[in-house]
Amino acid sequence: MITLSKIGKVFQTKDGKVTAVDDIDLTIDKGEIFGVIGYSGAGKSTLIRMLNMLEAPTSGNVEVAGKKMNGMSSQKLREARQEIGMIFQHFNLLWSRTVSENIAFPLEIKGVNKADQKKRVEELVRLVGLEGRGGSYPAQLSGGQKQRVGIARALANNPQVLLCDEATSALDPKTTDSILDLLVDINKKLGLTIVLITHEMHVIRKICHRVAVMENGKIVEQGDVLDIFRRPQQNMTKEFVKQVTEPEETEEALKHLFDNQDIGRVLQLTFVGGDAQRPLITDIVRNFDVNVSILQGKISQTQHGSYGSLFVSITGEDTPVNDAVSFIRAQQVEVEVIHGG
Ligand SMILES: Nc1ncnc2c1ncn2[C@@H]1O[C@H](COP(=O)(O)OP(=O)(O)OP(=O)(O)O)[C@@H](O)[C@H]1O
Repeated sequence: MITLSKIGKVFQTKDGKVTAVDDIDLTIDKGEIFGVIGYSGAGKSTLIRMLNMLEAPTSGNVEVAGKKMNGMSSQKLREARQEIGMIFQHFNLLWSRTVSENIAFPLEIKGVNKADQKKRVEELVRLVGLEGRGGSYPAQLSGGQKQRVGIARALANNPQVLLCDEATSALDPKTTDSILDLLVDINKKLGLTIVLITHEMHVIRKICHRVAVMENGKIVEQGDVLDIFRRPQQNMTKEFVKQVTEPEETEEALKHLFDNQDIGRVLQLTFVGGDAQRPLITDIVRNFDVNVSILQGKISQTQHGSYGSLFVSITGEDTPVNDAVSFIRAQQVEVEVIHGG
């Protein structure tokens, strides 16, 4: 659905050249929810804005829904953009227009007649869960409701692709989740391809099928979300994974425990999918002469199954402890010895 080939963007500034996006190749499939994560300045906004030519690339090609986007005439670009909706962190609504009038805006531009506009707006209001609010003005809505208007407006012309530029970054956690649920719902109902950029791994975990990690204008790692959680390769990716699997308190709490001489060996076990339901700890205690204490554990859901992280301490004689660790490794569970190894 989307192919980026050797795409690059260099900005000329008073202080010299800034390479925001550096020679990126990327393919995004039809119907998938693809996330790009990175810290501020990594080049995410520039990358996503090149998908609909809000930002023109300085090198490479962008193809969306079978059309080469760069080098198009402005007339052709206007048509091609009908296939690509976009939502923004600060919603970008027209404040003097009602909810319905905001949603109708792209239909007016396309020249859709009033009766069809009204029908389509009603459908969209229902789709995004804003029944009864069509006559309200943006200032009368909560942040989550404003983003729902943004989504409805972006979908007005039935696009094939929805671009989300930090769409939940201005929202509280509960509202973020309700907007993310809506995006999954739309993806499933309409088969829409969704590309989002974010600095929050929670967003990636909750709704994305695949993810790319960006640093200094480059994609440093990409893959299925569950695989990335299970085996992050780059340090940057590990940091992002930790955002959801290891709250800061865990690190603090574990550090305190390490001061205790009897803590034994502390392991972080990572389970994926069906593994998360297996009675691994029971098996260890039954088969080896060791004691196991569970220090902390968490199971999270991704679009492709569950993902769990468990911190345990194992105490006992060296040999049975070593055997127990080898046993865990043989069960396809990722094991990291974080203390006492
Ligand atoms: N219009 C511009 N002119 C000059 N430099 C720019 C411009 N837009 C972005 N940059 C630079 O390009 C780099 C990437 O910026 P970009 O906004 O794409 O990153 P980002 O990952 O989206 O970060 P943020 O979330 O903070 O926006 C930064 O160094 C930024 O300063």
